[in-house]
Amino acid sequence: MNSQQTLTSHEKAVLLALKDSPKCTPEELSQTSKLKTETAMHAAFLLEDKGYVNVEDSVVKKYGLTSEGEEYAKNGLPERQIIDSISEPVPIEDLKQRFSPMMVGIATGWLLRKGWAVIDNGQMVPFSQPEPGIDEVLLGRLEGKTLSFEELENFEKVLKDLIKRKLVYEDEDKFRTIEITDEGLDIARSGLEIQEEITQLTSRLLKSGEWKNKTFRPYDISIPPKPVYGGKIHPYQRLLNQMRHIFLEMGFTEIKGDIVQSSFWNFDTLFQPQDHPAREMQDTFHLDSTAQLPEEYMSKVCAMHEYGGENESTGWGGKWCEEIAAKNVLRTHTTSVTIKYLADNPQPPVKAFCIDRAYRRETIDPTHTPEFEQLEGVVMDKDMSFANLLGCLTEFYHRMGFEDVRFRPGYFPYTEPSVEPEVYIEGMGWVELGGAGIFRKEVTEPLGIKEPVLAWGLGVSRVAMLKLGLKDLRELYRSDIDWLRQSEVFRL
Ligand SMILES: N[C@@H](Cc1ccccc1)C(=O)O
Repeated sequence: MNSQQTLTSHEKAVLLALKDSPKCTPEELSQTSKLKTETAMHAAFLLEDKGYVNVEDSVVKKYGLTSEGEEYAKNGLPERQIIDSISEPVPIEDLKQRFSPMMVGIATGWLLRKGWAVIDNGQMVPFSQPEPGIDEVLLGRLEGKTLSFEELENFEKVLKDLIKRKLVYEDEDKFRTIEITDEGLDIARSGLEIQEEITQLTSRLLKSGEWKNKTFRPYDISIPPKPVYGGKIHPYQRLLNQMRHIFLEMGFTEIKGDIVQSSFWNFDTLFQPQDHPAREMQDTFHLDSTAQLPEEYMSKVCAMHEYGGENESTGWGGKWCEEIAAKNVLRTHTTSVTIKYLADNPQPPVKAFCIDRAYRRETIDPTHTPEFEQLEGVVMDKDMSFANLLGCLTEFYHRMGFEDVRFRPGYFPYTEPSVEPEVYIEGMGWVELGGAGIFRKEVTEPLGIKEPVLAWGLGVSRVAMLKLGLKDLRELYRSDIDWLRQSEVFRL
C-alpha cells in the first residue's frame, strides 16, 4: 500500500499543514489544518508512529509574585518600609505602634541580617540609607508578570530566598511542538489528496447505492494488534486434570476424603509407630480437636502395634495409646484417604485414586510449600504383584510423557517392598517423584483386607515444575497474571 492509501484524511491534512509551517504548537496546527486541536493531535501521534512527525513535550519553569510579594513590590519590603521611615534610633515599641507587630517582627530579622540597623537597648538604630538590594530588584522585575528561569539569569540565589520567604512562587508551563520529519516532508510534497473516506459501511450506504462512489479506508494489516488473552484453566489445574484423566482412562475410580484426619487414619492404621518422628509437632500440623475412633478396627490396630496381633509380626512393642491416635491432624499425605477407603471397601477388586492436597510443616522455599498436592492410588486384587505395581506406575509416567522411568529401593513403615519412582529429565538427570510399595500385612489385616494392595503416593508439584518449566514451586500458588496469561494451553 502506498502512503496515499495508508494515511487517513486527518493525517494528510496535518502533513499538508506542516509542509508550510514545519514546526508549530497544537493550536497553530489546529488552525493551519482546519481540524480541532484534539483531532489534529490524534493524527499527529499516528504520524509520529509512522516516523513522519516528531511530537515533543517540554517543560519551562516560570516564576511570579505571590499576593504578599506583589504588595511588597508596590510598597517595599517590610525592612525597607521601616528603614525608610526612621533616620534616628526609635524604640521598637513605637515601631510596633506605627507598623503592625508582625511586620516589625519580620523586618527586624532582615534589618539585622542585611546590616541595615542594629538593636541597642530596645531601640532600632539605623545606619545610612541602604541601596536597593538584589532581592528588591527582582521584586521589581517580577511585579505584575511571570518570567521564565532563563529570563532570570543571575538571580538564582535570591530567587530561592524569595521563594522561601513565600514572596515568589514557582510554576511550570508545558509546551508541545509538532515538527515534520524529512520523510514526512517528502510525502507531503509528493502531492497528497484529501478525500472523504468511509470507515464504516452502513445500511444507508448500501441501500442508496452510494457506496459505489465512495472511497473506503483500507485496513492496515501490518499494524500489530493488542494480544487478546482468553479465559483459561490455571496451568496447574490443567495438569491435575491431565493426571486425573490418565487414571480414569486406566480404569480407576476417583475418591475424596477429609482434610482433617485423626492420627489413627493418618498414621496408626498405616502401622506408623506412635513415636515416629513424622508425627512430631515440627513435621505435622496438629489440631486441638480429637476424633471418635472406629471401634471395629481400634482393638485390632492396637494389638498389631503392641505385639503383632494374629500376624507373625512382632509389632512395635510398648503400649499403644488411644489418646494419641484420637488427635486430629491436617492430613500429611493422601494415603489416609486411600487406607480408609480400603477399610470401607475390603472386597476385591479395588482400583482407586485420589488427587488432592496434603499438609506438612515445611519451611517455605523454592521447592517446599506447607500445602502441596499428591496423587495417591491403590490397587487391591487377588494375585497382585510387585511387577504389577511397577508396570502400573511406568504406564502412568509414559502417558504423562516421561519416557525413562526407574525405581529405587525405598522405605515406608506401611509398605514392603517399597520403591521410589524416578523419571529422567534432560539436563536434570533422574528426578525422584514420590513413594510406592505393597501394603504390609500389619496394615491390611487389622482392617479385614485379604488381598494384596499396591499403593503409591506421587508428588504432583514436582511434575508440575518440570512440565511448566518453573524454578520456584510457589509460582503454582501465586496468581502472577503475566505468567498466567502467557502460559500455554497444552493439549490433554
Ligand atoms: N505416603 C507416602 C507415599 C507412599 C504412598 C503409598 C505407599 C508408599 C508410599 C508419602 O507421602 O511420601
